[in-house]
Amino acid sequence: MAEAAAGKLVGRDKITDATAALFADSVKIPERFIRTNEVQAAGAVVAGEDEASELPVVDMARLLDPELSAQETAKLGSACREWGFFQLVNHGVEEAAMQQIKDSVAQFFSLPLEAKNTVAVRGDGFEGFGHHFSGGASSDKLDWAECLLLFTRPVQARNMEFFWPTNPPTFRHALDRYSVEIENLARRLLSSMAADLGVSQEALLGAFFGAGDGKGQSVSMHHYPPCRHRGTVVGIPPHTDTLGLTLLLQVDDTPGLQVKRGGRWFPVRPLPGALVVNVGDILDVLTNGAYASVEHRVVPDAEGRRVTVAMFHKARVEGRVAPLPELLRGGEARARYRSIGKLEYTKGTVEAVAQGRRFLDSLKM
Ligand SMILES: O=C(O)CCC(=O)C(=O)O
Ligand SMILES: [Fe+2]
Repeated sequence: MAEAAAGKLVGRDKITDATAALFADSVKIPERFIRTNEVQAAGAVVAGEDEASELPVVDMARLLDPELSAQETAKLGSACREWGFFQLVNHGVEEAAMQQIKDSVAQFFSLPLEAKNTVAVRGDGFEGFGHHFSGGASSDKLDWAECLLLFTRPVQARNMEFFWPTNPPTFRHALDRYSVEIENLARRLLSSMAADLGVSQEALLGAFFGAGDGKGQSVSMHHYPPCRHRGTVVGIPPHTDTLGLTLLLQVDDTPGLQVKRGGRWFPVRPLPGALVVNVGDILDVLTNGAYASVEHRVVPDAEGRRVTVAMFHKARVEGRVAPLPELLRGGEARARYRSIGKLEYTKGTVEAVAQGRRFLDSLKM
């Protein structure tokens, strides 16, 4: 879900003992978690094994190889245009950094509730351990998940005092290291995206990482416990990511993520060692609609827990959410989204999430 700042409109309560007990033993599901209609009404799940139903796979090593780069860049571009999602292999993230974040996050979620609640959400705040954002006024339902949300970059945005766990002891170091690795990988990917889009690297990378306020990286760590009544609960409801670029690490091989395409849900089969990358709303706007920010959801597994680490990157064009000027060629090309100030964007997004709307739709021209 990502964006949102503190806001009364959007629920994000502390996890209680009752919820924790329920997650540990899902024999009888209370009404607040039962969402069978939602799961079914949202569209059919594609069950086929054929290749056409698979998310595209992009190979970072090929993107960086001068001989293979052009072909792989085209593949990357088509994945971003048609699916808004792909699995990234040979991404070059240091193996040890990857293992350490996986272990640390898995250990955090295995702690007793009391320990996890030492970094619980506070008041109407955005960061910390707790439930997902729920649909505020429009729904009192809860997701079958627990989540730890933190700001990771810039480093000054980190709230070590209240929200960065010290248990397990490896956690802080692991997240710091992983956040650098992922930012570097995001830079490499965005360079290839710039080549595909025909814009300068300075323009696209500048929007994400150039000097200026309002940019940065945040992380949502999710734990979806198994639920033996699969199909009656929702791990995370259908949504698009409201920031720019998301890189998702699946700590275990448990499936659950589904991506919407042509009105149907395509389950993502985790490839060993791969990261899942997706286009968020801001990248959709930056590219003037060329890249698609696509709906996805998580349906918990009947047997295995699913733990994930989603890292989000914000982007701005001179403090605004707007199509890249290079793509509009000085007004020659039609803008498909109106430009909006960053604060207005954040506020609009929070309100829309609370009302179960998609803010991006209101920016379309
Ligand atoms: O946990 C997952 O597989 C997906 C998480 C997600 O969509 C999000 O954090 O926005
Ligand atoms: Fe998401």
